[in-house]
Amino acid sequence: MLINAHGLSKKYPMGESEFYALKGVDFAVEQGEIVTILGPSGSGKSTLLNVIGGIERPDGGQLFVDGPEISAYTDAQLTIYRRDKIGFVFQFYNLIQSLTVQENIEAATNIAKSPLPIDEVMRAVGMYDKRDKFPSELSGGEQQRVSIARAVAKNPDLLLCDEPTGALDFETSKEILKLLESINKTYNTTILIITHNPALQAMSDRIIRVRSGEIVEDVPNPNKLPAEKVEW
Ligand SMILES: Nc1ncnc2c1ncn2[C@@H]1O[C@H](COP(=O)(O)OP(=O)(O)OP(=O)(O)O)[C@@H](O)[C@H]1O
Repeated sequence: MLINAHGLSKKYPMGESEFYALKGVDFAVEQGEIVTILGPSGSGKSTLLNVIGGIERPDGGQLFVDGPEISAYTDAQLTIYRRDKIGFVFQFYNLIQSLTVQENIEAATNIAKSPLPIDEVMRAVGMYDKRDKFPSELSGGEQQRVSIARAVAKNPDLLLCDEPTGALDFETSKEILKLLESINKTYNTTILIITHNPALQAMSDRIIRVRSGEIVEDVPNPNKLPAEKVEW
């Protein structure tokens, strides 16, 4: 079991009172799974991803990742955890505009514990020929490829994707989904994808549905399709 969560909660201050963005969720994710987390806006998807990724701290419950209890980590331990174990992919890429493709990826691998060879990863995402370009010279789909390369080159156990196709058209989205699928196969990377797009569940091993800070459904997908066949 890679992720094991028991009664995870997260609250934010709201005026005089508190608002629970996560209300004691339980779930587990196996090594190598692709898991899609679906739910309406404000349901707690990003909060859940941020807690798993060590960006936010839960206020209650326990979170175990690859053995240790992350929810008991100090800030310094969480920083090392994020650096060594987690790759993040965001909707709007978050690349450093003044760095080339290769330099953006190097910025992540320079501080990683056991990075993958940069050339291999740039080839894997189809960006080797454009390694000297700057983000402003790339399409949205290409920028997302670089952001995936940056996350994967660290050789993370867990790739956390927050609406990775949210800013892309259908064809480009499909290319990105195929790329995530091939990363999952090549490196056995566990991938969690949060999305509004129900089409992504077709290529997942497991689907988790979140509503008002609670998990309302957590089911395997016995009819998993290759990303190529995903339609929406
Ligand atoms: N830093 C914060 N301070 C206060 N409230 C917050 C904070 N972050 C999130 N929230 C609230 O927690 C709830 C869950 O937010 P979250 O971003 O996790 O939802 P989401 O499902 O990812 O939404 P979306 O699909 O719109 O991104 C929302 O009501 C949001 O306003």
